[in-house]
Formats: sequence, structure tokens, C-alpha cells
Amino acid sequence: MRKRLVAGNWKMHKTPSEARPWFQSLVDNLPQTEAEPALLLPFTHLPYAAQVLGNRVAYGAQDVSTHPEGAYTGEVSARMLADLGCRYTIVGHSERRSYHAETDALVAEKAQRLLEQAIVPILCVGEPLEVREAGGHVDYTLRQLEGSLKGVNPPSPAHLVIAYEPVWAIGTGKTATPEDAEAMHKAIRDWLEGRYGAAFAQGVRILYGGSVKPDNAPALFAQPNVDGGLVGGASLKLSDYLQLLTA
Ligand SMILES: O=C[C@H](O)COP(=O)(O)O
Repeated sequence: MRKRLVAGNWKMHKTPSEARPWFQSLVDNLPQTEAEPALLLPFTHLPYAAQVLGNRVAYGAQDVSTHPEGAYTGEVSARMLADLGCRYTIVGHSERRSYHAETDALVAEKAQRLLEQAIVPILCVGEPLEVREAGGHVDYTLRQLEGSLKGVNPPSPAHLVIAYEPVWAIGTGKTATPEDAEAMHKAIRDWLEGRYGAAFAQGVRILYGGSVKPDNAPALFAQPNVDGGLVGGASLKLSDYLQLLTA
């Protein structure tokens, strides 16, 4: 039985001092729910997350260095994130793939660095609009998955989360239909089975991301292979995020 994960990706929003009282309100208003809450935050917010969210709400970063340590100005290592108590960290978000030219091979290295520190990578994949329109979305996404997991061997299914985020649905208000999301998630799980075996594949959580909101989340999350969401915009508003936790 996979535990639903509702992961908020704050991207580059809010300052640390704006975030701190928000974290407190989240902790004070956490609903009784089976879903696991998590926030993926800018690096600057993580010390406050450690203080306020503690072990009540999981948190982590949105990126990590491929290097374990050393003279790499501006980089943040997996060991630094582990020291701040990060449970998850995003790798391969389409915004990093497109604005920072991150390749599948680089994403795989980042995932590996995280696993070395027992941080669970939330590995993002998903096709752009032209690929979807041409009908090549499944092949495209599975190829991306294969490249981004090359040489990556998580010790258990709990150590890997996949987020399917069709690029055309991110921040656009357009969402994949629950049926389209389910079809892709099933294809991803089948691929995971071929790569890691059936028991492993059944344990991995596959999140949907792309304009998830309180009104569309129940139908998406009801799909058998949709194990929660990676939520951008709606995770910035406390009332929306709280609703998603019980969707
Ligand atoms: O990581 C989150 C996704 O990019 C989705 O963002 P969005 O919910 O604002 O569309």
C-alpha cells in the first residue's frame, strides 16, 4: 500500500521570513489525513523548515550539486541538505532541464548524490506540448526516465519518487485528464517493473504535477497509479495546500 504524497514545490517564491510563519500555520492546522505532506523549498528556507516543520512535515530542496564536496562556487551538496534534515529533494524538474540545460545524465548523477545521503530523489519527467500532440509522449517520457535513472539503484522503493509533469501543464492551468495521467503513470510503473522488478515497482510512488488544484486533485488522486501530486502554485496558498492534503 503506497502512502499518498502531496509535495509542494515552492520554486522561487516567498522569502525565508515570509515562509517561517507559513510553516507554523501549516503545523498548527495539519489535518488528520493518510497523506504525507512535504515541501520542496529554496535552499535559504531550509533552516527555518528544520526548526518549525521538524519531523511533522517532510521538507527538502529543489536541486542539488552533482559534486559531493569541494571548490564549486554556488553549489549546495547532498551532505549539506542531509545535515538540515531534508527527506526529499527534486531532481530533473523541467524548469531546470530547459533553463539550465540539465541532461538526463546529469540528473542521474544528482539522484545518486542524494541517495548516498539517504535523501529520496523526486525525479521529474514529462513531455513538451509538441511531443504530446504528435503522440510520442509515452516513448519520450520513458526515454527520459531511462536516461535519468542510468546507474541509479535505490536500496528500496521508498527511496525513489517519480513525478510525471507534462511540460504543457505546468503553471498553465491546463491539466492532464485523470485518464491520460493514469495511462502515463501505468506506463511508468511498467517500465520500473522491467528495470527493478515487480515488488519494487509496486512500492514506488508516482506523483502527477501540472496545474494541480483543490478542484481537480480528487479525480487525479483517485487513479490507481497516481500516488499524489507535485504541486507548484497551489502549494503557496495555505488553504489550497491544506485542501490538497485531504483531497
Ligand atoms: O513542480 C511543480 C510543477 O512544476 C507544477 O507547477 P504548477 O502546479 O504551478 O503547475
